[in-house]
Amino acid sequence: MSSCEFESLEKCLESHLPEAELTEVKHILFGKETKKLDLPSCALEAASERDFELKGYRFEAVQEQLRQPRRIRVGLIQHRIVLPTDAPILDQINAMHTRVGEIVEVAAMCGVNVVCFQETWTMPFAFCTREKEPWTEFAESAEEGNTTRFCQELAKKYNMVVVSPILEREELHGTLWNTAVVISNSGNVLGKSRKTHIPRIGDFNESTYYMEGNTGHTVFQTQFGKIAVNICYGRHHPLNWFMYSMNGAEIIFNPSATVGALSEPMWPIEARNAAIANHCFTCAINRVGTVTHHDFGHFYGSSYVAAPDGSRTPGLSRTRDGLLVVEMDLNLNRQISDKWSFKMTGRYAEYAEELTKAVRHDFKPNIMKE
Ligand SMILES: NC(=O)NCCC(=O)O
Repeated sequence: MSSCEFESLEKCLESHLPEAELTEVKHILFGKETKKLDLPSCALEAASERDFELKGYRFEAVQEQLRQPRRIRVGLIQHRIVLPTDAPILDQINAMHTRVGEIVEVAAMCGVNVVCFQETWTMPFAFCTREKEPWTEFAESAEEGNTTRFCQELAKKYNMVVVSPILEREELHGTLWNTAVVISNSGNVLGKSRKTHIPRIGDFNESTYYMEGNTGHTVFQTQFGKIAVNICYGRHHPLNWFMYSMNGAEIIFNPSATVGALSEPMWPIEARNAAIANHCFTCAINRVGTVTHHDFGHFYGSSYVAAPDGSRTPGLSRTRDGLLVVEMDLNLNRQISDKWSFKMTGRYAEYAEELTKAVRHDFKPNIMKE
């Protein structure tokens, strides 16, 4: 069996392990069990008709005396490209809108409040080719582009916050960026968050296409909680997650595009560790499919959500389009912070002082020698 035919770790364990061992293995691998969500039958039927995987899980928190639960639902969407990469650009974008639109409709049936799509969701992952044309034509204005207009309609129609990661073209200076547009459930553009770190690994030749983000570590206050977006390669940088958390993020989305041979062993760890270290929820989303115009590898999906107590949902499929619906009580963040106190015990002033010295060209490492 080739790597791109392997459906998921969870399915493999379920089909090969006896029940009792399976429970123990899952506990060790995934932490406290996430309960399955009862999803409406109309949603399950629609997902099956539209040929995508639909999974739902719930993270619980203790009922407090002074605060009401803050239960919300997030939706993570992973998908392959719809049309071949040599189809006309506008047809490719429109086909992707149609596909994601039909998945968002199901997210609405499941009561999703905040939905996030994968990195540069309207386009094939073309940066690996090194060709500029026609791929730069997929870039759009974050505020005025067709994709943002499309998402604004979805947001209003379904009363849903939409996080839409696109290739952004800023017309004024002709600059391209890798940007997540955050659209409020009112339909207004709340703002945008540009990818902080650009990969310099293998065929991820992204630095020739767009610039390092300049929007800092913005957090968006939505009706359903404070959210932030750490795009793809930023997940390898613990300080990047940390800065979103320092600005108050309760949920950090990580829309990604990454392939198996490169990053799969790291995938289940990085966003999960960020949830633990920062007392917040993290949502890791990866596309599926194989880019055929370039020998690049298989995008392995496996989108999942991690909670501050170290537990996580099972991943979506490695091969199929999918929607992961996750209910979370945001009160869990403070409950875990009170228990473990990582943020409270962090020696930030000390780190800041040492870091300020460490980034200087004349820095002398603090090493004792005999
Ligand atoms: N899109 C992107 O940044 N990919 C880089 C590879 C990775 O971070 O796994």
